[in-house]
Amino acid sequence: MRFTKMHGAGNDYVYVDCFAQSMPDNPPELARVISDRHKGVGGDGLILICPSERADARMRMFNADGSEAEMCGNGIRCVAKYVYDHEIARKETLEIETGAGVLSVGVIVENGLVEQVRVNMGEPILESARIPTTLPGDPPVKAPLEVGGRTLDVTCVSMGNPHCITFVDEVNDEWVHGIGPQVEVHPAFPNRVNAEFIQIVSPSEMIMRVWERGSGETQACGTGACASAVAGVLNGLTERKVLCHLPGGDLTLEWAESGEVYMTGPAAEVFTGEWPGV
Ligand SMILES: N[C@@H](CCC[C@H](N)C(=O)O)C(=O)O
Repeated sequence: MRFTKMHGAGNDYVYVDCFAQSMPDNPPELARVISDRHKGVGGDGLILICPSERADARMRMFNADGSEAEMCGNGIRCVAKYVYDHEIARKETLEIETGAGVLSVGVIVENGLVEQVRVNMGEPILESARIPTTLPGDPPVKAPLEVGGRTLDVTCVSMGNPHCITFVDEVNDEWVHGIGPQVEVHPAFPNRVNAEFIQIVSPSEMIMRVWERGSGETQACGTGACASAVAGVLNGLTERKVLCHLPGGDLTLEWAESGEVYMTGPAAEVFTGEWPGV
């Protein structure tokens, strides 16, 4: 099986072109073994680029533990780059089918190759109402979440996949590695959740680290950055357009007055290879 290693702001996946070859038999198992950074190719998971009846391509995304997620923001930018650069569809606005619907993706091309990608991520779904809350508001912006003997004030936003956002004074390992794994499996989230920790720098800038459902800490999470930008606005902390600094790079997010969230960021191809296991 041929594969391509790609990343978006350091969030790295193994991509398989299912236009050129058949689908792997068991994607969850393949995701587990191929993502292993010591015994596999290494990555945050596996992404299949498949034909679609409704769009230019369909993305299927599997975390490093084999679980399938509805959406991947950094992944969809890389899928768009692959589809354009490899001439599956040479269009500057691509339609990509995901578990969160068909999304419209604009590519920014330099010297014939996609460098940056702007994605219409659709409208966020505000989920805090699912957690018992004592705070007023409809829907509630913040909800208390008991984790490891302390109460976090969290804002929950879905971008097709679920995110639980906590604003902190300083983003550090204690939050990401100490609290993140406990938030991921908290009983309030029967399908588990991605846990974002956000430090506000200014109304137009924030720092984010994430503990991802099914993959642990990653260098960036596109859907998480979008959800956090929405949470920043809802909590009166940020403007509708914000620059998000992540360990692997920067993403620009804009929650437009129309209600849709736009994400702009890089996409890069790193190397290609042949996986003998399939
Ligand atoms: N890193 C991704 C999100 C990947 C899926 C996530 N771990 C989940 O299970 O929902 C992104 O860039 O959005």
